Amino acid sequence: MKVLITGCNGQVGSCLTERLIAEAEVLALDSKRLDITDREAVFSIVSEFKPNYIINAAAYTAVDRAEQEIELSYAVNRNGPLNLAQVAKEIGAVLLHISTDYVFDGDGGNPYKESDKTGPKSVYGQSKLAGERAIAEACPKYLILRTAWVFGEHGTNFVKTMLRVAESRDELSIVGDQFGGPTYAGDVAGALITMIQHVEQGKDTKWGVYHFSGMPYASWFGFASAIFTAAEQQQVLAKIPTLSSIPTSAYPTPAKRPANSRLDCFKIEKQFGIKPSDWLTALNNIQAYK
Ligand SMILES: NC(=O)C1=CN([C@@H]2O[C@H](COP(=O)(O)OP(=O)(O)OC[C@H]3O[C@@H](n4cnc5c(N)ncnc54)[C@H](OP(=O)(O)O)[C@@H]3O)[C@@H](O)[C@H]2O)C=CC1
Ligand SMILES: Cc1cn([C@H]2C[C@H](O)[C@@H](COP(=O)(O)OP(=O)(O)O[C@H]3O[C@@H](C)C(=O)[C@@H](O)[C@H]3O)O2)c(=O)[nH]c1=O
Repeated sequence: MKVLITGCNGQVGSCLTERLIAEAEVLALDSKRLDITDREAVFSIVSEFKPNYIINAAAYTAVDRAEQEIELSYAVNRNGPLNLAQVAKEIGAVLLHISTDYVFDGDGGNPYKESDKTGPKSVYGQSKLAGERAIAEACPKYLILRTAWVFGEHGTNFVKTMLRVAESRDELSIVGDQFGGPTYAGDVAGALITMIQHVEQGKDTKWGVYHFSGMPYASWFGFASAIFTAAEQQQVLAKIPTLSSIPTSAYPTPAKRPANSRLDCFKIEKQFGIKPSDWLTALNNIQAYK
């Protein structure tokens, strides 16, 4: 089995590469070795390696900066996936792609199902949705994993930000009215690998979009509280800051974020037996995210 991974130095890309190397012939490419917006390079490298699976872990993920860098955001999050989808179709490969909870407006009261109406409020979310649509139109064999609030050992994320700012601040104000499912990057990699194994074993696979995130749901304030509880128990910080829960209106940001980011993860469990990410357990090793 041959697997090509793009964006191999990102949070998810790093975990994927570490885990897949033991069980497949892996070509893991960072942005320097393969810029997914470069159509010619994509076709040349992919056609030469001829993977059975392409996993696109590359993306433009700077949510606030995307409001300014609209063109770049669409180039990476729509045109890049389109290139990969077209080459996947040409060589008969399966394309696995990662998308986001930010494709929803977050105004609904329930966890979002795959069939629910999208309505991204940010350029990042809009460009990711455009990427999903480009894939669905261009490639018959695709699996899109929508996930949320990812944290892990590699790259930048909310856990690392909290641990960093705690070193210089005694008090932190954290938004308490946006809710989602924090998700461990290693579990996102695990979910994608389980999906590949399912296809590899010849089991019936319904191509399309799947939701995968962590349980229990939390607000960013709740997530931060859990991070500092873990940090205190594991003695990784010299001092623990005092936290206060604030409304979104008290923390203005360039990009609008959904108030309800909760993903309903029933479909992926039913089809692939994949259970939600146990993010609280992943915080048991909080030193790893410093
Ligand atoms: N982080 C999160 O909370 C969430 C992420 N997701 C999605 O999960 C996926 C993985 O996210 P995550 O691992 O956190 O992202 P990261 O930002 O950690 O990693 C993304 C990687 O993509 C690379 N990249 C950027 N532009 C290009 C390009 N043009 N060609 C090739 N590679 C490029 C980056 O490389 P370089 O640094 O060299 O630019 C980086 O290594 C993305 O699709 C993201 O949208 C979904 C929900 C939540
Ligand atoms: C640092 C900080 C953030 N916040 C708020 C701002 C925001 O509403 C929320 C999270 O902020 P961040 O900018 O860290 O996270 P953000 O970049 O919005 O994270 C998103 O990234 C993309 C890639 C995704 O796909 C999403 O699923 C999601 O994980 O926390 C505070 O309230 N206080 C703080 O001190």
